[in-house]
Amino acid sequence: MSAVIEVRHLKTQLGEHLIHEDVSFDVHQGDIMGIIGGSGTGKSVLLREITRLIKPVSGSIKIFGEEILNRSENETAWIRRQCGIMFQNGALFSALTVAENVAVPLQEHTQLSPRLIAEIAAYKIALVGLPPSAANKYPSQLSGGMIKRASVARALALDAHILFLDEPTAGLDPVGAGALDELILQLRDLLGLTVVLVTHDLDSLWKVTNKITVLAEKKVLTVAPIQTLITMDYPWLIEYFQGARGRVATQEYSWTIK
Ligand SMILES: Nc1ncnc2c1ncn2[C@@H]1O[C@H](COP(=O)(O)OP(=O)(O)OP(=O)(O)O)[C@@H](O)[C@H]1O
Repeated sequence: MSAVIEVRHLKTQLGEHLIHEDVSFDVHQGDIMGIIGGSGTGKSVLLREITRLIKPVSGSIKIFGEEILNRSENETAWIRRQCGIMFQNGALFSALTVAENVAVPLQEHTQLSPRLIAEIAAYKIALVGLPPSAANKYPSQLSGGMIKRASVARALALDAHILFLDEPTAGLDPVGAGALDELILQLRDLLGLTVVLVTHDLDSLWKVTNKITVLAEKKVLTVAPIQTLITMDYPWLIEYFQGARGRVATQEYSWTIK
């Protein structure tokens, strides 16, 4: 099966700082792939590279088999429309309502009439489980969980096939975080999405991911399901999964290991 995203030998330097020396991995159709690694290992930077917001020094990133590096904005416009991104903290425009936020990508990238754009925005808002009343609210009037859902609605405004999520459950209480995990699974199944997820949330890693890319020492340490990662003899992984918090999650979910 060909990969939806193929990253090869990515080298990233920002200023003086070498962030990735040689990063390679594949994401396949229907995957929900987690990216984990210590603080500063360049997880968010990696998402921004795949979505063309940051440029690596060298390497290759293919989306649906098409190289996206060293191509013009025009050449890759269709690929960027396939990619919905939810940034850390939602990053909604505070001066716009939820419906207006969701409409922004449609206004920027389509010639649709304002009426149709409003209808699509209302549909996307319903799709992420927000009530219709949320449409006319401003981000400051929403709970943390609603802000996350609104930003997922905006990320999906253009019928993306790949959804990138940067710390989607950060700042949510356990109930809100669990509900967002459910939403990710539902959207994957309903829309046939492929999802790439940067998270520190062990519950999310257990519940939603089918494989995880581990960044360490400026490279990919491994790509494996969580059930494999918890058995690996690598100091950072042992600390991550067998430290106090990791142990609780491992005990809670490891009965699911077949
Ligand atoms: N635009 C930028 N310009 C220069 N340096 C950057 C830029 N963005 C990120 N960095 C640096 O790159 C490194 C990796 O940042 P990144 O946010 O990807 O880390 P992370 O793995 O997501 O960390 P955390 O888990 O703490 O969020 C950090 O040292 C950061 O300061």
